[in-house]
Formats: sequence, C-alpha cells, structure tokens
Amino acid sequence: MIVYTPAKPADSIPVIDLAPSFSEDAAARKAVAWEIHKTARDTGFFYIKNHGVAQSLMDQQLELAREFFSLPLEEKLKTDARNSACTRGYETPGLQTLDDGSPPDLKEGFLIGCDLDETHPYVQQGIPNCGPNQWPDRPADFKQRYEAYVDEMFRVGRHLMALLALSLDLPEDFFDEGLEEPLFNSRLLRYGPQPEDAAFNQMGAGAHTDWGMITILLQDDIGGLEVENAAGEWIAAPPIPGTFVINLGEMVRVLSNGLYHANMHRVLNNHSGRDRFSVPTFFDPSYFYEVRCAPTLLEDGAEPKYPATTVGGHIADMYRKTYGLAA
Ligand SMILES: O=C(O)CCC(=O)C(=O)O
Ligand SMILES: [Fe+2]
Repeated sequence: MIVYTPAKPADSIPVIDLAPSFSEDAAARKAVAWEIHKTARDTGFFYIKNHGVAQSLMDQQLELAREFFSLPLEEKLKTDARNSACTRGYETPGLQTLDDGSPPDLKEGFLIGCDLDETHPYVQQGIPNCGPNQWPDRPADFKQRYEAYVDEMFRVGRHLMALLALSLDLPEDFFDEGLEEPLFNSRLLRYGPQPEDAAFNQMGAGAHTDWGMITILLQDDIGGLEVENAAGEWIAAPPIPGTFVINLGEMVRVLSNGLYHANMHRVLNNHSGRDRFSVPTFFDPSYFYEVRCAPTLLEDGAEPKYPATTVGGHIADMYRKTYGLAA
C-alpha cells in the first residue's frame, strides 16, 4: 500500500505542442520528439495540444460517459463486466484495486477493447483478454459514438508512436509492423466525490503504473490526477482545456532500457460535490508484438536490463492481478 500524502502544485508536467510534428520538415518533427525525450526521462507524463482531435469530439466523449453513468444501476448491469471473459463492459465501483493493500478503487467504469468475435483465431485459442465487447442499448448510438472516438485515438496513438521512435533515434516507422492491428483498451470513468467516512487511504484510482506503451487520457474540468516525478514527489496533473494527458507505460521501460519512466500516478476523489469523468485510452502494438530494448540504446554486446516481452501477455496478466485483488 502507498499511503497518501498530499501532492505539490504542478510545475513540471510540460504541455507539448504537436503542431510542428505534423510538418513535412523532419527537423521540426525531431524537435517535438526531443521534447518528449526530455519529459519521458522525468515525469513520463506530458500534455499534448494541437493534436488535431476536434474539441467537439472530446466534449461528446465526456458527455457519453455522463449519459451512460447516469442510467439506473439495473440498466448498466445489463453489460456487467463480471459476465465477460475479458472484463469488457460495466465495472461496478470497487471492481478493481490498482494499489495492492489499499481499499478497492472508488470509481465506476465501462471498458471496451479490440472487438473480436468467436470466429477470431485469438478467441478460438482462448488467448486471455481477447473477445467481444458488450455494447449497451442506452444511451442511443453508444457503439457508434465510442468507435468514432477510438478512431481518433488510433490516429493520435500511431502519431505518438512515430514520435516515440524518433525520440529514441529510431526510424519513424520503427513500430509500424506492430501497429497494423493495434491492441487497445479504452475506459469511461466516473469518480464520485470522496465520502466523508472514506476508508484509510481510499483513492479513486490507487497508485499504479500503466501496463502498456502509451496512455491517452481525456479528463474533464474537475481534477484529481496526481503523478510521481523522478524525484519521488507527487505533483498534480490538473485539467488544461483542449489537451490530452499522455503517459508512458511499462512497455516503454523495456523499450528504452529504463531510460524513460513509466511513472506512478493515482486519482484522489474530490470534495467539490461533483462527479469527475475521464476517459483513458491505452494504445499498444498488437498482442504478440515483442517489445525489446531499442537497438540504438545498446552498446555492442551489451545485455538489455529487461527481458523482451509481448504486449498482450503482460497486459492480460495485469488485468487478472488487479481484478483478482478486488474479488
Ligand atoms: O482517471 C484518470 O485521470 C486516470 C486513470 C488511470 O490512471 C488509469 O485508468 O490507468
Ligand atoms: Fe493509469
């Protein structure tokens, strides 16, 4: 358990302007990659602006979360994630415990991922965490609305992977073979206000590192996300209109031989009396893509610090672990 101590004000999570990264000018793209390189070695977190996602789509996605969670419980339970072999669907409060030893997370969720039906080879082979989504009938057009958002997350995710490659002196298309069928999960989240009688160390989301490559977080205007920087200090990651919060997951540690950080973060529920909504999207190369230390980071004959690992296997293990804890 990581016992809560208050976070300092944010002074070191940079806002990176992606506009020059869409330029034809290779030097302009490289300059953005260098900004990512610097922050990846410290907080592992940064905001992005001028990412090309329409503000209206961002607003609509938070509205989708608001509409879904305001439905009666019995309606939400029609897509109960406990009835899904791959934990897709509605997640009741307390279903997940991100920080072992802390109380279960005080948040309500709705999870989707790659929508694979029973004819897909992965599903036939019983590969963990692969299967169909559960789509609710209400709110209207939920599936279409969520999929329109995911399309844009794929575009941003691919773009960030190219910049991540560049930031490690790799060719921009280095990850392309792993990105034909990216693995992703996306979750709507609702964090209620912190109860007066909250248990000791009760968090909205317990301190954790993300498991995959890149997380693209959309948050509303309430705040509550906190990040541990390389100095071990907790700093706030407050909402900044028009931005996404990007953070690097455990796969990046393997890729960068520990040079880049997959930093701890958590959500403290608020005292404003209002619900907070957020939408993290976890973007990764395909299930069996092997992540290994970037060749640019190894001297001749040197051994990488971390063994190569497949994205899907690691993430599936972490799902089992964090849901098992809450059971
Ligand atoms: O809701 C947030 O701000 C962060 C959520 C998060 O860290 C996660 O789901 O991994
Ligand atoms: Fe996270």
